[in-house]
Amino acid sequence: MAKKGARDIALDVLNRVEEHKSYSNLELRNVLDRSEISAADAGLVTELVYGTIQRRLTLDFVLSQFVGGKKVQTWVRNLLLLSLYQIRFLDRIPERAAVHEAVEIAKRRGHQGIASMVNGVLRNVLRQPDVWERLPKGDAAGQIAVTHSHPEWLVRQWVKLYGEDETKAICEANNRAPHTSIRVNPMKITKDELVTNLREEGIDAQASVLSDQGILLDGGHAAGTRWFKEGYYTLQDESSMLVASAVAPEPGMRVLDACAAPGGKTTHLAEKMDNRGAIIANDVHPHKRDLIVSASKRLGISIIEPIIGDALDLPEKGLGTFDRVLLDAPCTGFGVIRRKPDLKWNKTPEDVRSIAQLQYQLLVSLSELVAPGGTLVYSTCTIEPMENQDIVRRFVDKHPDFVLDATLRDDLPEVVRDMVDESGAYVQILPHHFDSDGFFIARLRRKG
Ligand SMILES: C[S@@+](CC[C@H](N)C(=O)[O-])C[C@H]1O[C@@H](n2cnc3c(N)ncnc32)[C@H](O)[C@@H]1O
Repeated sequence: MAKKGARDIALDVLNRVEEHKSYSNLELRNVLDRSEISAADAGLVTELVYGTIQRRLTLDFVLSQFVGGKKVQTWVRNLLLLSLYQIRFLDRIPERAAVHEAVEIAKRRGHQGIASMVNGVLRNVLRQPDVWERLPKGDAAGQIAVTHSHPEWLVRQWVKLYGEDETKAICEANNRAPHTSIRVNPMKITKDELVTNLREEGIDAQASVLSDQGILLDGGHAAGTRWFKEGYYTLQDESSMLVASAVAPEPGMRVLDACAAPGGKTTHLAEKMDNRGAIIANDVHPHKRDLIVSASKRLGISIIEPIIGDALDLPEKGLGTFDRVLLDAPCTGFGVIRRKPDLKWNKTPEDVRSIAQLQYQLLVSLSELVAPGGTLVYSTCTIEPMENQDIVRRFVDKHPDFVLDATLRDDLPEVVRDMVDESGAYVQILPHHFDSDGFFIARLRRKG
């Protein structure tokens, strides 16, 4: 049998995601591991799968104008969406090539009748380029949802919270490819030295404005360099680097990172502590422990002790109290949609409510472990107030021994300070602010 091409493989992945209701990154990994394709083709498969999922609502809206109410088999529909994605969003693929490939796949997987239908629909779309500018009937929220391909319930919620313009900006940022950013390990090298070294190897590297340890890379396989392997840096989003700045640990302190895996922030805390003191890194999933261990080893960190457990039960484990407690909570992840486009389609309003309950319970439990005068940092990679500001306000209202720490501002970089709310204690970064992940960070202090 002839080897499958990139579009065929991408179609397999899209079909499996739909049939198994699974995540595309897992299906992609499964399929790519088993196929013998070049790195360039693997890149194209990934782009086709993520792109088609990312733009699904826009593509569906256009397709519906050509197939109307006709019943179309799942694989044929996915083939049409995949081809429309190439026609509209991939400049480097000629439109004729996208149509030709789709027709060949339809012949191989189905029969001549399906191939003719696919050919007819795609050629009709090509004849009417204005179809991409058409808007659905209805209000602005419904139109933003279709134009920028986000679920309508989410867009409605954002329009209420952030207004139409900001919602559009959020959706546009979610549809842009993320930068690659890395965090220098100051225990091994300075940021300037690392930038110079990377440039000498032909990798374009620029200092981040969001973090004093952050560097933005353009191109290059960041996890493949010898600098990475030897522990000179960690791959991490720039917004996520702000969390360790908010925790502001000092060498010699006792720190608890309650939801720590894979250890991106734990290792950052250890670097800030110059590998002096003690960090307990807890996570509920045993299989993730190794990720923390191997990251620590690679970076030359020895003060992290990984433990496994439900963070809700940590107060009963006799761990004592901590100068700093970080709850980087499980969340809906709506700040990282550009990295995980499936998220926006899979999560429901009910998910937001139930995760918010867990987040509040986690915060209450962990607060018991904060030493008098110590700080408790709560962070998420979502932009839902129900998971963010509401949790923190409710907690402070019911726990008079904790106050919002108005000095958070001072520990954040200049460019973020104006974005801290009037209490001075929390900040919501939206994805379009810096083209980085959407993050929420709050700092609370236990009265001394
Ligand atoms: C946002 S991720 C943490 C990312 C991590 N802090 C980092 O920077 O690499 C949330 C983590 O919480 C863990 N988790 C979820 N529920 C938990 C619970 N009840 N107790 C402890 N960990 C939990 C998940 O396994 C996941 O690794």
